[in-house]
Amino acid sequence: MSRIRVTNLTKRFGSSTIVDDLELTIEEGEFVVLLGPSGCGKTTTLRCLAGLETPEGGTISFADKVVHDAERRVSVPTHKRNIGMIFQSYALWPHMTVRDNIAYPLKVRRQKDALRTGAVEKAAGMVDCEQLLDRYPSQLSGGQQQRVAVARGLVSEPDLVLFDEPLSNLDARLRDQVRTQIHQLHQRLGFSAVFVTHDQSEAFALGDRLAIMKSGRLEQVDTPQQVFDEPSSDYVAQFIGMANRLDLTRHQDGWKASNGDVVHLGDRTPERGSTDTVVARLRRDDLRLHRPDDRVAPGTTVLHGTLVTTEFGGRHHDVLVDVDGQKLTLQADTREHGGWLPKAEGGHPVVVSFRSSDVRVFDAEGRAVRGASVVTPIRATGSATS
Ligand SMILES: Nc1ncnc2c1ncn2[C@@H]1O[C@H](COP(=O)(O)OP(=O)(O)OP(=O)(O)O)[C@@H](O)[C@H]1O
Repeated sequence: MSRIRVTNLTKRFGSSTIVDDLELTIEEGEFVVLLGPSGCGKTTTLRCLAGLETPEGGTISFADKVVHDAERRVSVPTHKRNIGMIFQSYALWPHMTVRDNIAYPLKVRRQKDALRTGAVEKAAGMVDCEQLLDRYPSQLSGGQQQRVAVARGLVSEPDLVLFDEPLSNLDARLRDQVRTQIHQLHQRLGFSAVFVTHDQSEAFALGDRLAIMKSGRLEQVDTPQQVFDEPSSDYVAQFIGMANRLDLTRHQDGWKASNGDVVHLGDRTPERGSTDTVVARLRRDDLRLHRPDDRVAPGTTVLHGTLVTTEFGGRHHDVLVDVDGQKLTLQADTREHGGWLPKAEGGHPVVVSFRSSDVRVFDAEGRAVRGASVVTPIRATGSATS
């Protein structure tokens, strides 16, 4: 295992720059999740690390060994990089048994000792597949195939394990199972990893650090808790589930939504003279629903709107509220609202409240605002604790 360092990585396809001057360090044993929407360049970045793409610019080094340097025309081929790869499509060899699939990386690297001393059986055991060793991939379920692929990715104790959306083809239950298994294996074995996904819950669950990608660049690199608490931009906030957006304007008597309701921004209130319009973001579970005559705790913001739709979800109702054209989504507790909410029709007047401590505020350029400061801690290198 070793520290992986990526500097100024640039990859173009034709005239399009897909990975744009990217900087990232993966500490020894660190699990970094590359998170971003479809097409932002996650897989291309992973393929550059693997040596499956040739970047036009930048360097990649594994510990002291430079495996790619565009300027010096150094490019170590994939099979000499000591990486493990686990793909969305499993990519098992269909004509080989599970045993031969798992053994494949050891054979390619001529690791005869590992083959002799039971590394294949040990890797299969780590993912509960010992009893499947003589089967072919077509005789396995999707979850079993992916577990075999994980065993194959780890068997040679690689410097870096690359995961390209490995859970996407699995149904919800299996996805959770395999995710937990990957998490436990990482805790036990301590391999360095880059895991590509567009699923924020996977990213939060697995990552030591998250690297959030936008158009080939890293927008924020931080621990899951820090990304959750302090998204550095409106783009990140939206991507990690702050689905509710309110456009606010500065007035003499405070920041107001377009319907004239005053919104309390607490210690995120922008300084005088800094900006006159901001975007406030909130999660669904930051918002509470009330009827117009309900009492609301002092100090909370109240927004007057109308009901658009409600959908029964068991313990809660999914509710969509219109506040002067801006749609807010929230979950209303069935035990609190089950009496009146299912009978209320679209257009019914309602009130939504939230605490100022839950609001995140972004300026016109989308940068996080926290009182006097604009927060732009894009920490692309170094460990979470450094
Ligand atoms: N070999 C290629 N030739 C030309 N364009 C490519 C090639 N590979 C990828 N691209 C383009 O690069 C962009 C980024 O693709 P990439 O697969 O890296 O995105 P991604 O973030 O992993 O997306 P997804 O989550 O959908 O897999 C896309 O617009 C894609 O069409």
